[in-house]
Amino acid sequence: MKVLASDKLSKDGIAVFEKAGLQIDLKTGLPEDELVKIIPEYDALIVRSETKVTPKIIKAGKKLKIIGRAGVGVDNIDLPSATEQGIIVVNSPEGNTIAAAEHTLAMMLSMARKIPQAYDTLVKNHKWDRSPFQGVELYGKTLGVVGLGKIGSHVAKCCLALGMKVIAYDPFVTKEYAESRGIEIKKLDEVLQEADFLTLHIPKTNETKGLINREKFAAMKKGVRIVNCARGGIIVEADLAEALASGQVAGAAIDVFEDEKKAVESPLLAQELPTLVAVPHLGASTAEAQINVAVDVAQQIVTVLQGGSASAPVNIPTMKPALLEPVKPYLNLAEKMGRFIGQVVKDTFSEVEINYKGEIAAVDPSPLSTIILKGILESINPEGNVNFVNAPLIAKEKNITVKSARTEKVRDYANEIEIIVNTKKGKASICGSLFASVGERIINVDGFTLSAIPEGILLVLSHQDKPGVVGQLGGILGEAKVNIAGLQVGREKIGGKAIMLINIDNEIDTAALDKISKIDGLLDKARIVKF
Ligand SMILES: NC(=O)C1=CN([C@@H]2O[C@H](COP(=O)(O)OP(=O)(O)OC[C@H]3O[C@@H](n4cnc5c(N)ncnc54)[C@H](O)[C@@H]3O)[C@@H](O)[C@H]2O)C=CC1
Ligand SMILES: O=C(O)CCC(=O)C(=O)O
Repeated sequence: MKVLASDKLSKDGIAVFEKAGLQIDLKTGLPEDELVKIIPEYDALIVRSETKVTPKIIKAGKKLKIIGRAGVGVDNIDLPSATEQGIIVVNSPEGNTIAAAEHTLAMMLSMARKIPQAYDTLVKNHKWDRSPFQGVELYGKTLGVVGLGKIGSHVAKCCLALGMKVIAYDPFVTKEYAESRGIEIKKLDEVLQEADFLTLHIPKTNETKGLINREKFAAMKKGVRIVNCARGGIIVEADLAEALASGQVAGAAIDVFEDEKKAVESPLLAQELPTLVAVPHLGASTAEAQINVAVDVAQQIVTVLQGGSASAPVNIPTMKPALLEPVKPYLNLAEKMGRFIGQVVKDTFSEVEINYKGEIAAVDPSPLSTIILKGILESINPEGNVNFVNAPLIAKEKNITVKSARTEKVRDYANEIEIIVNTKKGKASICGSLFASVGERIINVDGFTLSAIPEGILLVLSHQDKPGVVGQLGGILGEAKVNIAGLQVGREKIGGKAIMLINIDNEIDTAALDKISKIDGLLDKARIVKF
């Protein structure tokens, strides 16, 4: 297995790969075309914020299984392309929280006290001049925080300690969470109007791109000071330059730019703006944070490449470890049942109904639904490279919806997973259960009760319950040198319709399968399920 680090990575992160016996190549600063050329040989890619992981790079990554972002923001990774290709994207949600929050404070204080400007005058220009550098205090001022997540909350805590009043806008945070931390939740307009200092800690998304623009600056208090240590492009740079030039905004402390490769061409740097403090995206640049994020993401990559699950997946929310843990015992059963349906039902269907019964109903079964879907889809299209990441997307593309229901009521078993699909020919269903003593069992197929082991190769026959069917079947299998490992029959009544599940030890050829389909009493073609 080979891992490519296309941005600078701490040596502690590199050591994690080496310890796991994975080859790690450090090749930084490569343009897109070069990355496209070399990515096909890699199983994993690890980046910081410099590499733009474009659809072209992802598409070329034929062996790629995981992309790790040694940091928080994943806006430099094309998530839809990764998801479509079944590539898991992970990040380090907490590794640089403190670094980014402390950097925000450093930027805020530098801006308030004009430290960079005074430094330039004295150290660079050798001028002793104090008068242009009178600043303002933070004490007693109102701080508006947009985005009260991990970084925003830590900044708020520190600013409260500095004697500021803190108000915040975050539609996903409860009033109780904020109030318990001494922060008042307000509407965005109110925060913008009331803040003396405004700090942004939101991700860059389609919704937040250009959020702070000319119209918003006009609505702010005259003389407001703004910090952006979140993402470039959340503030419209030309509009901020204009607001700084006019004095509507008295100061801006900017860590991040819309196009960081061309930051010097930004309207903010293209003109003299004495109230601007700017640095080249240093929020996470501390020794501690770089070790944290690199080790965190490297460990996740190693775990995933070794078949485990990531602790911070970004593009597969239903596979979060906390959700996965309670349903772990049922994962195999669920996947096998999906495979059964995918191979047995030959007609098209547009809805999969899943019923979770008994003790499984007590936990969130959503990861099981994804695994069932994966089992179904990979059976329908074995060449389709279906995995946990892209299964929901492929289902959506195929117009297959998944409906699930939970009931703690059960009749005979402690737990049951039932899958039902409706096709033009009628309803097909399977029900499975996990037994503490004997393990996984198929307990019902199309309404017929039985107890079959979902393992190896299963021959599925729909037939009339009458003498001779099993005898003829035994003859054909014997002739084809196929050994029977187990046989289960479920029937509605004596002489009625029945279903037979036969575990066989070796592959059966098409000629033998055709003969079986012609057995007197068979109601449908013989079908094979491979688990
Ligand atoms: N400058 C730097 O070096 C660094 C920058 N960052 C940036 O900071 C951002 C925040 O990081 P964390 O606090 O760790 O993330 P987080 O996920 O803990 O917090 C983000 C918060 O923003 C809120 N939010 C989302 N959309 C919003 C909207 N439209 N309006 C208001 N609030 C909204 C969320 O509810 C959440 O509470 C990251 O997305 C990343 O872009 C993160 C680390 C370092
Ligand atoms: O990798 C870096 O230095 C930038 C960190 C960052 O912006 C993030 O974690 O979102």
